[in-house]
Amino acid sequence: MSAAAVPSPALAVAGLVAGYERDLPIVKGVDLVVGAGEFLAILGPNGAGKSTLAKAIAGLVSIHSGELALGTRDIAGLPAHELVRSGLAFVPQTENIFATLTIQENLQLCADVLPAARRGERIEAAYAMFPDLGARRTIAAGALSGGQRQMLATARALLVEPSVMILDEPSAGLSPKLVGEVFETLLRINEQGVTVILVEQNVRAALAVTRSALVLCDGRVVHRGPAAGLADDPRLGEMFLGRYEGQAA
Ligand SMILES: Nc1ncnc2c1ncn2[C@@H]1O[C@H](COP(=O)(O)OP(=O)(O)OP(=O)(O)O)[C@@H](O)[C@H]1O
Repeated sequence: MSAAAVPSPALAVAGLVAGYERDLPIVKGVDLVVGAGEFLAILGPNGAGKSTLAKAIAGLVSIHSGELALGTRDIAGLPAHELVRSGLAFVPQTENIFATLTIQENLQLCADVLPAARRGERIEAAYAMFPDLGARRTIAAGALSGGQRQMLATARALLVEPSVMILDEPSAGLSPKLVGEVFETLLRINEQGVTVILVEQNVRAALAVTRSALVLCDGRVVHRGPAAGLADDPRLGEMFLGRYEGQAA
């Protein structure tokens, strides 16, 4: 990717080894530079370690070794809540909203990390971006459809005005129409200047909106390049099978 398209790194990962048990790394030495304003898809077969990589960056999985920087700040080892304050938002695949609380309460809980004077303004900004949520702010989040829940989870993450937003399979369980709506929303968020990293199983839909892609296989980066053309690239199948011997960054 050209320097013009990626002006400065929003996130830099070097030699990242991470996993749930010290002797069993799942992420096995990942190097990754994500430019400010980039919209990156992280793809790969089941069990490749995509979610684990995302969670390790977000401070939710132990880092065994390696370096992590958000902008110019070293973030390796920082707890997840501190990362949120630093501008890194993570939307998990599941349990990303409180079903028994109202939409408004879900947003208020996230807004608590902001200075009191800014909370109301940020919540109204979220409703402006997601009018369906604004119209239903007093209903329990558990009554929302799958797509609306994903929108609420996304709105919650946006409250802190992150520089980098990582989403773990936001399309899971959604109909193709809703997947399109969720991805279009992510595109809008990206166009507003947020660096978006999308972990996805839904390869074609993800590559239709993202600008760049990374393929992970067995905890290692096997491909990094533009999203355009990758969905129809015959080498993609080989990458998913771990048989691709081409460039690895
Ligand atoms: N909480 C956990 N504790 C222990 N091992 C885990 C945990 N979560 C995932 N793993 C293991 O880590 C490996 C990678 O899983 P991960 O969910 O990161 O892959 P993935 O590429 O996101 O897969 P998928 O697309 O199926 O979600 C798998 O072998 C999985 O069993």
